Amino acid sequence: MKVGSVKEIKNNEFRVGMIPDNVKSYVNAGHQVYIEKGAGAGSGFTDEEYKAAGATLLDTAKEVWDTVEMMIKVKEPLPDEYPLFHEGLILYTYLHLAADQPQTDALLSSKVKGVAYETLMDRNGGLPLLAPMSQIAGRLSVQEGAKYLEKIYGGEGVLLAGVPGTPKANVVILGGGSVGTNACKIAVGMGANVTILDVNLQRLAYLDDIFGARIQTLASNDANIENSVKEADLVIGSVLIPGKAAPKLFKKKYLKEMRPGAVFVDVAVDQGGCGETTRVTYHDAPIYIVDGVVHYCVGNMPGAVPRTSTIALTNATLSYGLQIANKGLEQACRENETIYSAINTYDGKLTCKNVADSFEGYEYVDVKSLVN
Ligand SMILES: NC(=O)C1=CN([C@@H]2O[C@H](COP(=O)(O)OP(=O)(O)OC[C@H]3O[C@@H](n4cnc5c(N)ncnc54)[C@H](O)[C@@H]3O)[C@@H](O)[C@H]2O)C=CC1
Ligand SMILES: CC(=O)C(=O)O
Repeated sequence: MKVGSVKEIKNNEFRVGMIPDNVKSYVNAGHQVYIEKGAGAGSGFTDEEYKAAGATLLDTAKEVWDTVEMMIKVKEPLPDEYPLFHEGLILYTYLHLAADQPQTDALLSSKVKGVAYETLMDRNGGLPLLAPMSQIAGRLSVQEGAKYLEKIYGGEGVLLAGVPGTPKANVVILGGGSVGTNACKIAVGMGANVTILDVNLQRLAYLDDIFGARIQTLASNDANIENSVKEADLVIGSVLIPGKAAPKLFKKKYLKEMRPGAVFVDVAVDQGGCGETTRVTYHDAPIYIVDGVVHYCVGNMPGAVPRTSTIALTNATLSYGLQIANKGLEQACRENETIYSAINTYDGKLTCKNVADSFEGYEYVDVKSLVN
């Protein structure tokens, strides 16, 4: 199969879909690999390394899009990329369609096979292609939160750990999955008081087992969320219902009850955000303030540490990518049924139920009825 990667065009996005070692794996399996010149530079991978691994370097993204049967990306395509779609193309990347109706329409009308990293669910209910970026974003969320608590950024001027004789900061984490657990690890490590809320009580029991008395776990409901965020210095939004738009748990009315200069980091912004006052921001202007509360809502947080992120992402995506390239998408699904869960669009049909439920008037079609 002809596979390839292009330079990401999202604001300050420096990750890349394939590293030179991945190219070797695809070439050894008999595939042809096409890479846009300079695609890996932001993550520290040179054109010479891609060439030495067996890739053909092309001058423009358009040449790569036009050549390949499977495009291996990182971020969802942006409007400038929609005209480059072609029928039957396998697009293997993050899509986050529930937050992006125009992209959904473009994938459907051009009959692209949209294989979304974030909805691929393994047999244990895990999200193996989302988890590595969630680990990174979770860890970064506390780092960024700590920074924006500084006075010069509009923050309340609080140090997470405090010092002897002063209160520690209160960190409240909404959602205790991969992002939440990694945020918790860093916040506990930095000496903050941490409260973590989830609807999944088994998950809370697991978190209680690992962190013990160093954290407070609470069932996620309106009363517990409101009481916790009122006392919070830093709130981290990290809930997910795979494929669906995020529930708006962090309400506008809470902002006035919080301390001026408290910070809200909404990691779930890529699924539309879990705050009523969330709007997408970018690395070059990551914050805005509503009712005194600093909001950080960057949808590609791991792009800030692209070397680590690219290696972590491609560690996870390579094996599924090879299965798809080696067997074709349809046969790969038949032999490994977990891959069905990643297919969000197929032959002009919307094949992820949670995405279809997020929009008015879109019909869901079971992908198995199309593939088998
Ligand atoms: N902004 C960025 O750069 C990045 C964003 N993300 C996003 O972060 C979000 C979280 O991802 P993961 O932690 O990997 O998901 P996950 O599935 O591991 O965890 C989500 C957790 O939310 C919980 N949850 C669901 N509804 C809830 C509710 N009403 N109240 C409290 N908890 C609730 C679930 O039980 C689960 O434990 C996703 O939207 C993901 O796409 C991930 C990586 C980077
Ligand atoms: C998960 C995601 O969208 C990201 O890492 O940018």
